[in-house]
Amino acid sequence: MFNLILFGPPGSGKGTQSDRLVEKYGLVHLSTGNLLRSEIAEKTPLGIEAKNFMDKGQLVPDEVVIGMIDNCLDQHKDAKGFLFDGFPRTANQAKALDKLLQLKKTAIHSVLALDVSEEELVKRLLERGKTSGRSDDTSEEVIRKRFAVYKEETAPVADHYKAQHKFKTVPGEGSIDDISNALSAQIDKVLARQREEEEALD
Ligand SMILES: Nc1ncnc2c1ncn2[C@@H]1O[C@H](COP(=O)(O)OP(=O)(O)O)[C@@H](O)[C@H]1O
Ligand SMILES: [Mg+2]
Repeated sequence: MFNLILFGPPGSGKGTQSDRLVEKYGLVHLSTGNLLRSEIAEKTPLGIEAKNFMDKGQLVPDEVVIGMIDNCLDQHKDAKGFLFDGFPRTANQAKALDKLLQLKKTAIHSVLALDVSEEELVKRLLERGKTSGRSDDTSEEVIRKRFAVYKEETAPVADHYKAQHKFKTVPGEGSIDDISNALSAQIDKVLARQREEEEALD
């Protein structure tokens, strides 16, 4: 199995790059943002609760997103691997994910972080807000709030994986192709190491 976290602030290109990487590596794309937005669109009880947080730029409570991830892992028992996009967003979620994966006899193999300046992020999000229909992308105030939450609650997730020597930063500005290539190069390295380790066990 190969489990990857694509990490980075709102607007850093996680969704854009995930679409390419899941295709190339045959991974299941697990985007908590997309899952929550479809719950909201279907007006489920979970969606109605989540919307209150998301519209204000706040995080949805840990237990809600962890429950969603647990369900998804169960629904894809024979997956080659998962690409986590927008999750984990708190250190608590990172610990919960480690436990869930451990129960399934697997782990996170790589965390790749997209590095983009805040100026560029705001520009991209306001641009995305024109067409995405995402209520959290249209107000600069809500966007700033999301950055504050990112720095406060999500940035510590990086330390969690740095301590496990799984964390790598990749430049997130420039052409989408160049960024995909940089991400793929990192993934290929980790996969090659994984293969070597497996061969050593044979
Ligand atoms: N390399 C890039 N250069 C310019 N714009 C980009 C790039 N990657 C993504 N975008 C745009 O930035 C916005 C945010 O990208 P997205 O993939 O939705 O980010 P995230 O999922 O991290 O919030 C989108 O409108 C997307 O089209
Ligand atoms: Mg996204």
